[in-house]
Amino acid sequence: MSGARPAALRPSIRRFAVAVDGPAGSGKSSVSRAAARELGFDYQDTGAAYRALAWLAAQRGVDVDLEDAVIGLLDDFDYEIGLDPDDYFVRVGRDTVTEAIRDPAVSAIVSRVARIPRVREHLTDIFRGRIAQGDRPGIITEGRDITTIVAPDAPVRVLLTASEAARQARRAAELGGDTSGSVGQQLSARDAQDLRVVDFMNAAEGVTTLDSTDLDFEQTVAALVALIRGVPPAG
Ligand SMILES: Nc1ncnc2c1ncn2[C@@H]1O[C@H](COP(=O)(O)OP(=O)(O)O)[C@@H](O)[C@H]1O
Ligand SMILES: Nc1ccn([C@@H]2O[C@H](COP(=O)(O)OP(=O)(O)O)[C@@H](O)[C@H]2O)c(=O)n1
Repeated sequence: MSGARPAALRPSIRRFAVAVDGPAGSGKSSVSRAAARELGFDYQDTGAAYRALAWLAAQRGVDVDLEDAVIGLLDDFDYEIGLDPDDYFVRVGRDTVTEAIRDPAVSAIVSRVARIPRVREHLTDIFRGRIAQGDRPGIITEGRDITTIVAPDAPVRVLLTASEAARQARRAAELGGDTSGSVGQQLSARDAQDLRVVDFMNAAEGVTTLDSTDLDFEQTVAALVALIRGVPPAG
């Protein structure tokens, strides 16, 4: 017999998955996105989903400390994210919230949304779906629990770190050179809250630590790309 087999009978080919975790300001988003661009991979920002849900809670006037009320938002949480590293956007329903979810008001409440187990399960299912399906040969997914919970089987798992001083300085520069110290304080407070839920400061077994404290941006991207290229695709 010849000819292509129907899609349903074809063995599923799983694309190459890369998992990146780390604290706020370590460079997860920018470094993962640049590495994905270089490799022709998709790039998945998972923090955006937690931020988008926090944004929706604020929009609807939902108190994020009321777990059931936040869980109630999941039923019609129509979340969309661009995985193309050159076409990044975040949408909730008809609203494009790419910028709005970076607002300090969202950063201030996102950890309270992210600590709810049912929320984490729901979003984890979405993340896994995106990892499994797509036209590009691989996908880099970054967040806090990707190496441990979302994609513990990924062939490349990296913990991206940088000293607290370096992370605060980078984030402050990104936000227009704020030198008051408040950006740093907010970053540390959010990390402390997030660490109650998942450990992203210590590499789990089999996870490679990439410390970017003394590397510039290009060197960090090159180091991540080298780690990924060092592992041949399965099959
Ligand atoms: N190795 C590095 N050296 C210098 N600046 C960096 C480095 N990695 C990231 N940055 C910059 O630090 C800022 C914060 O990075 P970001 O990717 O938003 O971190 P995260 O996603 O971990 O919060 C960005 O402006 C980014 O360009
Ligand atoms: N995998 C993830 C990703 C983000 N988050 C939550 O989402 C928030 C925003 O994540 P982010 O990656 O956008 O934060 P930054 O490190 O970019 O500032 C974090 O502070 C966590 O509360 C999470 O709980 N698990």
